[in-house]
Amino acid sequence: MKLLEVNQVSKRFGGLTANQDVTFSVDTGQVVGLIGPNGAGKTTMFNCVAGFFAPTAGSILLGGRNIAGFSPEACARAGVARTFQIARTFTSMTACENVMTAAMLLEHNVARARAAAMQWLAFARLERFADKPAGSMTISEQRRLAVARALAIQPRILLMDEVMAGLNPSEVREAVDVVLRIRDRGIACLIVEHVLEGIMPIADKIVVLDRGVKIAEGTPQEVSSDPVVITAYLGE
Ligand SMILES: Nc1ncnc2c1ncn2[C@@H]1O[C@H](COP(=O)(O)OP(=O)(O)OP(=O)(O)O)[C@@H](O)[C@H]1O
Repeated sequence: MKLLEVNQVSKRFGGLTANQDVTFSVDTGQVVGLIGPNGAGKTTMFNCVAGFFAPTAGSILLGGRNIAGFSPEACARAGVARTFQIARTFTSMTACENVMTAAMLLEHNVARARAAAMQWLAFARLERFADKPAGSMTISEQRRLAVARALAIQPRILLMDEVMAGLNPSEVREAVDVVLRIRDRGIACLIVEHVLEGIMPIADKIVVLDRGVKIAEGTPQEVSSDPVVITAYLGE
């Protein structure tokens, strides 16, 4: 069943077209990778889906309801959660408090919000940091903390922006493991990723953007052997 439908979405900044007539969909519980060279328009598309930008044209349906132009808060309440390229954790707050900031969107009782936050910390294998400041955690751990915080709003889809960038191979494996367990819970994942060896083995589908336009869509095998995609990556 289609959960997210991006239809003919364009986003212009003055004379610059960051996204042009982009169409793709994400099914319930699917892992979809959004890839493309630098400046392809991946983050702009994320920002449109998560309510940080209103698209210049097109519609974005979540469960059949058009959320294009919604505020980030309204998108979050509709079921869209996101993480950022740089994990924006609150470094002086504890890991548990970080997740509670999101849990309290749904649960106003502090004790119950704390209990929910602890469950998401455990899910991200970060319980040991519950009472430690987020600033004391490694980059990899802070990225997982940002994922735990995003999950605490109980989204239908999680948008992850480069969760694997700069990680060592064992940290990439941990990040992949978290994505697979999110999918096992029936939550869809739309992932912008430069680390192709991280995303290719786990994605059900890959959407490729180049210079704002969708140039390919298909299984990881299909897109990685597509001459148009190879040319875009090699810059020929
Ligand atoms: N707020 C903005 N105002 C003006 N131009 C912008 C804005 N955000 C992005 N752009 C431009 O839109 C284009 C697409 O940028 P975007 O960040 O979406 O690409 P990307 O595929 O995420 O790139 P990268 O892989 O380098 O993060 C770029 O030319 C960028 O300079």
